[in-house]
Amino acid sequence: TSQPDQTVRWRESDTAHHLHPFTDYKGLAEEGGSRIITHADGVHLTDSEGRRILDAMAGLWCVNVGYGRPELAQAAYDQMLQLPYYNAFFKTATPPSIELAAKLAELTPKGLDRAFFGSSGSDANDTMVRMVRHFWALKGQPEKTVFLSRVHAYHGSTMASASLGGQAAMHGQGGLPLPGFEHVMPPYWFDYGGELSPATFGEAAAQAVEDKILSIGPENVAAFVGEPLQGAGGVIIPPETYWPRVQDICRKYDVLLIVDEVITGFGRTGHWFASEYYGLEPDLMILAKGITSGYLPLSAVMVGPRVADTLIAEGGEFFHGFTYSGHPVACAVALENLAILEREQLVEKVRDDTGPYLARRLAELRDHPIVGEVRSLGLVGAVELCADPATRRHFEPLGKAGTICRDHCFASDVILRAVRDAMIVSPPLTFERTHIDQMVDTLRTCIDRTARDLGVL
Ligand SMILES: Cc1ncc(COP(=O)(O)O)c(CNc2cccc(C(=O)O)c2)c1O
Repeated sequence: TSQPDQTVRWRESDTAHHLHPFTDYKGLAEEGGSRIITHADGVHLTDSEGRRILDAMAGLWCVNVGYGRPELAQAAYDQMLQLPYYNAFFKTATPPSIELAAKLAELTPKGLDRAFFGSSGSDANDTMVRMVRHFWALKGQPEKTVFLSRVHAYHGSTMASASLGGQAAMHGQGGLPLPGFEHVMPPYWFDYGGELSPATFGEAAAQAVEDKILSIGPENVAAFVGEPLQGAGGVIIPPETYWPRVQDICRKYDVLLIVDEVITGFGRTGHWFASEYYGLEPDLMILAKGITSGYLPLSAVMVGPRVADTLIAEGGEFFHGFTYSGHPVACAVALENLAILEREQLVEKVRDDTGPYLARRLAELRDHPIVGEVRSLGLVGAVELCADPATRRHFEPLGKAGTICRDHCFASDVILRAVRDAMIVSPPLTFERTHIDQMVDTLRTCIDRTARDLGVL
């Protein structure tokens, strides 16, 4: 149902009153304002002009079970009528938060048996920072406060989570990173690997972690924080040699391992959690996005025994938490969301069917004159555009090709993401092979158009 007049009114009001996240406000106004998304169903969005768009990004990497799930709306409605809100401060609790904490303990890798709830991945990472520093102080090592993470990492937009992140553009605004947050080379072979094989580069990237710990001083390093694969950094999938070495290095220097599974959690990679695939045994795990498929804001910090037992036995009161920690409606929706993932065996579908199919379809793009590399794991993937695949030389300025290609895709009713010149896909886990075909075929056509726009073809 096209609403052209309403669209104009919404656009004017949006420009006048709404400060968007991660947006160049003048640029958006000059481009005529926002596209108004009004409806969604399954794997498709509908905008206020009636255009139907294939959502190859699952919103922001989060709508794992797809849109239009009445059972999630029903779970929210029922809980709202029964108990719309209460908190877990002052010795109270609500059934949905208790049941979700137990369910997450069951689903996450062994040992991660206790959940601290928040509303976003950012606040979950802030919770983790305070909990970890409190832990080391309790262990009599208060100087062990520094966090080590990677360049190109994305861990959120609060002061601490943006400091954990390795995004230079973010650090340029607001005096970031805060002291106590250090960064190391990412396991990003395409840009950092040079002449090394991926396997050899993975070892070098892990060695960079050890070198950084030694230069900071192991007695000062509280934790190493990483996404199993770096999502918003460009779907940087590490060589297989990387994580086993990093995990050993953390153990060697008694540095806690924190795995941020905000994107990779809840089936995205064909495993419930990517930690299973990479053989990681984190001390804490960060969860958000797919926990509710984005239907309501919710995050969780899963805490393993080393930190939990000390926090409980010796910590006294932990002076941290949020009004909405354990929000009963968000937790009720999360419980039903997890039930859908299990009932429809969506994780197995990604592992055994659509994940391998996506990898096969993306591999066909490898021979394109401006494709330097394709990467994927489960239903998250990247196609690196570059001027010379043989040398991996980028187009100038970096990011222009990605923006051109993303705009071509959008004009062809497929919404995906460009990070620098990598074309990113992260669709709902309900994506069928026909949707993968439409997504990859459209991407190939748009890469052709991009090559022509850049004078290559
Ligand atoms: C690994 C990771 N950790 C933490 C966060 C922060 O979560 P919140 O946004 O809920 O505070 C994220 C979020 N990732 C994220 C958020 C917004 C946009 C994009 C993008 O790729 O355009 C990615 C993330 O990807």
